[in-house]
Amino acid sequence: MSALSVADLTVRLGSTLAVDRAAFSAEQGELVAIVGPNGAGKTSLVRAVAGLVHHSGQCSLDGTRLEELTPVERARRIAYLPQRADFAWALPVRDAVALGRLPHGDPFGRPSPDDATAVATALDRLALSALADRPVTALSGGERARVMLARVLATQAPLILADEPTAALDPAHQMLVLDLLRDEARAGRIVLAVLHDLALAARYADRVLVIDQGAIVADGPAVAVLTGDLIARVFGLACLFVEIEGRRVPMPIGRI
Ligand SMILES: Nc1ncnc2c1ncn2[C@@H]1O[C@H](COP(=O)(O)OP(=O)(O)OP(=O)(O)O)[C@@H](O)[C@H]1O
Repeated sequence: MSALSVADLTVRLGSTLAVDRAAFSAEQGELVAIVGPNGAGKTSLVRAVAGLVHHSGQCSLDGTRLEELTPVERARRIAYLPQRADFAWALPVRDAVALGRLPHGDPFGRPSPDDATAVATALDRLALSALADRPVTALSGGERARVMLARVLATQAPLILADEPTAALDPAHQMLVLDLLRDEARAGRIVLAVLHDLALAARYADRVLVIDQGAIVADGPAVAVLTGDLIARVFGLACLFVEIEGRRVPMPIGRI
């Protein structure tokens, strides 16, 4: 069973303590939402696990220290979706998604049948097949965000780190993407997703981590974590709760 274990993770950015001794674990099959106010340290935490920012502490996947892997080994194990969906080159959508396959083969070689299948499947799952030949620079912001996520899915890595995967998307595509991420978890991956929408976190996540001022202040099932008290204390929001598909879902109704 694959498992991510994070211990004593600390990130300093200049004079800011962005993440303060974070510790948590996640298991194969879990979709874990990371929530917290702006500046709380969510991106820093995810980037540290991805090995993209200097940190102290340990991150291990299946007992292997991620810090000790080569960049290619790490890229095979971790698929990272950054917060911003920017492409510098006018690559066709299909080729942009195929970048997710780079860790699996010779970057200058021909794509293998597995590569072609992974790319076609990812395009289809993100409803991008009709746009496959379009340059990524000629897409809307939400379409580009879906291309970035298709690239992540094409990687077929056991750990997916998605920083605000729904930020640029309309409500239907937000649900499509969370359905996909939950399916990825159910297929045996570990998925960590930074989300701002507490209702989506409550509906989709198996577990919710709450970060406030660099520290993990709550970790558990959404129903136990996303209480009216916690949301008031951490986010300064009053909520109504509605039940959807058996889950207690917070609906923010105003600032406190
Ligand atoms: N390059 C940097 N240099 C110094 N401080 C930084 C840098 N990047 C981020 N910070 C600070 O680190 C803290 C954590 O930032 P981070 O981006 O991890 O927060 P976040 O929870 O992802 O926020 P948001 O919801 O706004 O994306 C913030 O106080 C931020 O101002």
